[in-house]
Amino acid sequence: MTVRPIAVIIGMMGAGKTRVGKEVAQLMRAPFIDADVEIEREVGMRIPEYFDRYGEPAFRDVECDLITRRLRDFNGIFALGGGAPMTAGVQDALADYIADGGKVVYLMADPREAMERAHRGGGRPMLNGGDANARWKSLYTVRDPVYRQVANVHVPTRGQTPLAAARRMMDMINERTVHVNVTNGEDYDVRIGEGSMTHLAEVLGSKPAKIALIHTQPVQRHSDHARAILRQAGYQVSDIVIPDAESGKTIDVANGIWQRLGDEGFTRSDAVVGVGGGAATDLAGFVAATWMRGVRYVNCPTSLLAMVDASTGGKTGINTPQGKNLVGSFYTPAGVLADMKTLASLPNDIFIEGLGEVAKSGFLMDRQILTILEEHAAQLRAFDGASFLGSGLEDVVAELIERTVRVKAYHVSADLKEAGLREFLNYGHTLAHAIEKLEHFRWRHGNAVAVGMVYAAELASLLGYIDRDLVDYHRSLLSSLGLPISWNGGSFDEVLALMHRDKKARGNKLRFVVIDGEPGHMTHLEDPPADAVREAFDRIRS
Ligand SMILES: NC(=O)c1ccc[n+]([C@@H]2O[C@H](COP(=O)([O-])OP(=O)(O)OC[C@H]3O[C@@H](n4cnc5c(N)ncnc54)[C@H](O)[C@@H]3O)[C@@H](O)[C@H]2O)c1
Ligand SMILES: Nc1ncnc2c1ncn2[C@@H]1O[C@H](COP(=O)(O)OP(=O)(O)O)[C@@H](O)[C@H]1O
Ligand SMILES: O=C(O)C1=C[C@@H](OP(=O)(O)O)[C@@H](O)[C@H](O)C1
Repeated sequence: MTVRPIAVIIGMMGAGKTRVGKEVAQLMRAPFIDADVEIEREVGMRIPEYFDRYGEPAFRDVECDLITRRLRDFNGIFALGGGAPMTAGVQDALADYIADGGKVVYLMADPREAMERAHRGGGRPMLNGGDANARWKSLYTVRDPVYRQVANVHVPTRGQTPLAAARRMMDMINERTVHVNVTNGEDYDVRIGEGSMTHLAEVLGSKPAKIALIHTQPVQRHSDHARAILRQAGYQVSDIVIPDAESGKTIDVANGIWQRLGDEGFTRSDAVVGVGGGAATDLAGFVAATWMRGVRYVNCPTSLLAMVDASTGGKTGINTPQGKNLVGSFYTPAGVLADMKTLASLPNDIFIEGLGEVAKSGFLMDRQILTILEEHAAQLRAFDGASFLGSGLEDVVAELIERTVRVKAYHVSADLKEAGLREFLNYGHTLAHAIEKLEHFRWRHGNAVAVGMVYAAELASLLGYIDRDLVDYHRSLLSSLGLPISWNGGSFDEVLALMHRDKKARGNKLRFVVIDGEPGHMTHLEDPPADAVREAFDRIRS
């Protein structure tokens, strides 16, 4: 079995590859090796002596051979010498490592800081001869672009202590990324981890001068962090607070923002950043989709449901008096930054409703999600933001988020505008939307979806698609997570009328998404018998 390093560190002399690398290794309880030290051990002499005896080309061959071997037999933190990534063979080996899921970290030290440090301890033949700083700078000019190209993780360390830089690097090493393909559009990444919000400038790029930062009051601490990151990167930030939750998804709110963007001279090269739950990211996406017929936007979801569902897939929209999400646009973001630190302030009930969409994705496609939910149900149900970060639950939740986003990414990449496959993401939603409407949106979306999934399972069972055990499993799993599995509001006639207005309905025929046999095998159920539709409804009443 091939062993792979946790991470490989590259960067200029004095960047801190060895010092910070050892700190990261300690934080992650992993071994650390330095390529230069390994080479000296193998060749039996100091590197400057090897340079003098055999020259740089011979050294680079030895270096490439060792690095290639260590990339396949070492499982810790691996720091390379500054010149290593300039060798084609090393570049190929690192590309292969990245393709295998590896993290090549470019430690981006401030040149002034790195130069000062590079002179400590000597032993750097590449700095010999003449003005060492001038030499360093000339190497930096050539190497920086190559480092940026070779690395898939960039960690700026200006002004940071070794420990602070190490903590930042560890967050970036642990970060999870889901790539979303967009047919006829710009692909984007969903970044999931502590501190993911720091990718804002990297995702937005240098074109925008102005950023409309749209957020709600309950996430002020997180939007403050986003604003600081944006301003530090040099953007002009317009801070736009919108009403919380569903009351922010209205045409009046959008109109107020359009007026402000006009007054402040936002052009087509400027951008929008949405910070908050799904309602906020829906509204922010709608504003981005409509301002000048479309400007770039980045979602920074702060609720579990927004992280796993609402922020990805390009459905933007607002509510109208006639119903929810009836006005909007399919308009994909430039990126999604799901910063786990924001979950520290998420209320327990809002976390639990997000589990409804997580469980849905397990039934839809990824049965490992169901297994993880089962194994950690009690911990998940007892979620407490105040003690979440750094707890054992954090890795469990990160895994669930990544897996759920992958399920969504699979469907939206194949069918962005919901012509067919993407409808499977609507499992449990036909009844859920009726419940939300009849409850005047007092019921949380994820909770309604949980009841909706039990209903869909009962309907599938009545028509022979699944057995009773699976229906019972829906109830046991969802209730173990603290999700509702029954609903007593509204009448069947009211519900039936609303289900006929669901967007999946065609003409006067109801359409549902149901499991066909086992979880992971979904099918459309067209125009089911009226008695089954009614009986299934009676079965979700308590
Ligand atoms: N576009 C899509 O594909 C899609 C998919 C699913 C849901 N949605 C939409 O998303 C919305 C539901 O999203 P939601 O469940 O996040 O609801 P929400 O946006 O209403 O947020 C729920 C509550 O939690 C608060 N909150 C969010 N993050 C917080 C944090 N980190 N700390 C403290 N408070 C926080 C919010 O301020 C709000 O009060 C609905 O409008 C739904 O239509 C959209
Ligand atoms: N973030 C930092 N803050 C302060 N000193 C640092 C930092 N990173 C590295 N150093 C110090 O700078 C010198 C060079 O660091 P080192 O890790 O050897 O650089 P590299 O391996 O990238 O050439 C060492 O003395 C190290 O202790
Ligand atoms: O991205 C999508 O297709 C989804 C959009 C939402 O449903 P609606 O479009 O019915 O609001 C969401 O609740 C569902 O989980 C998946």
